[in-house]
Amino acid sequence: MIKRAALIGLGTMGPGIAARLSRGGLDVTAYDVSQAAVERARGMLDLAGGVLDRLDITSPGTGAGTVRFVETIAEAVDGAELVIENVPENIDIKARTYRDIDPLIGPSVIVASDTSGIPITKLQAHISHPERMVGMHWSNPPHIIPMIEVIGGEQTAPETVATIRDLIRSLGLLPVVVKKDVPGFVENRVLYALLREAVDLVERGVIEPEDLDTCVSWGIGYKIAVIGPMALLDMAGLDIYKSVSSFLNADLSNRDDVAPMVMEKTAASKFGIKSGEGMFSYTPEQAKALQGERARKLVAVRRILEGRE
Ligand SMILES: NC(=O)C1=CN([C@@H]2O[C@H](COP(=O)(O)OP(=O)(O)OC[C@H]3O[C@@H](n4cnc5c(N)ncnc54)[C@H](O)[C@@H]3O)[C@@H](O)[C@H]2O)C=CC1
Ligand SMILES: Cc1ncc(C(=O)O)c(C(=O)O)c1O
Repeated sequence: MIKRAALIGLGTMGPGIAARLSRGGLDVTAYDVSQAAVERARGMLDLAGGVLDRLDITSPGTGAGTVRFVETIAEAVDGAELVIENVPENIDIKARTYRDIDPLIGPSVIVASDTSGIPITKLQAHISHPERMVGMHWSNPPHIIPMIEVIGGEQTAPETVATIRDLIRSLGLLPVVVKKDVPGFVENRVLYALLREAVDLVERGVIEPEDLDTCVSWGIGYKIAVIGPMALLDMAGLDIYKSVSSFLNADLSNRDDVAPMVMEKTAASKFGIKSGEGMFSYTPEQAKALQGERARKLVAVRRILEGRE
């Protein structure tokens, strides 16, 4: 079983993944090109550790793992059996990172990408042992959400997929193996279908953003956490789904570009919480409070869904 992992990229996702892997007993080295990202990641590790305590996630009998911040990519991958790439969702940046790692690792080291949806087949063109490359798609916040997609590309060896699936299981998490390397895999294909329609409804003035969130969180999200979409079809009745989808599907958004509202906001650097404004506005104090409140609620819901209270 894998005991030493390297995390490359410590932005939104990296620190939570490092915290979860080390709590699972792995020794982790963590590297980012940005010193500011490293400093932020150090702080996030403590916060994530507190959340893992509240989830009662304890280290296995083999003892707690460690997170060691290092200054070069060579130090990060030295001795690692698994390298997890968490750099921005840009194929050129990812390809450059693989080219940097490639001469530093042996042929048995697994290189996993946390890409949100770039096909693994495209990424593995940039590495000399493509059979050891795999998609390992965590969901944000990664120390709290227990499901991780595992995706093999055209050249990924079945044993590589099995090793990552087994690692995820051994950490007490939920691996979902995606059988075809389609863009966005499964989680983001479903999420982005929902987000496209949600943005379209707000943009067309059908509903206010706050009301859209109330509708989706309480009308759909709460229910779907307990009853997945396939089970929901059976609960509603396939006859109902057939009738509604026969007129509704043709009316749903099918835009294949990015919605103007999102283009305008990103052009004005309105990225959301990280910049203080996006769909809503946030002061730094509100952003911090929201992060804590959301973690508390996600922990409480997860404990109930796992039958622990
Ligand atoms: N943000 C999200 O909700 C999720 C993101 N992902 C995916 O995870 C990956 C990372 O996403 P985020 O953490 O959101 O990105 P981010 O932009 O917050 O962080 C990326 C980090 O990579 C660093 N970086 C850039 N080039 C580097 C290099 N050559 N070596 C080392 N570090 C480097 C940057 O300094 C930055 O700190 C992306 O592929 C993204 O699509 C996956 C699941 C959820
Ligand atoms: C908007 C958005 N995009 C991508 C992802 C991802 O899983 O890659 C997420 C997420 O919640 O994890 C997301 O919210």
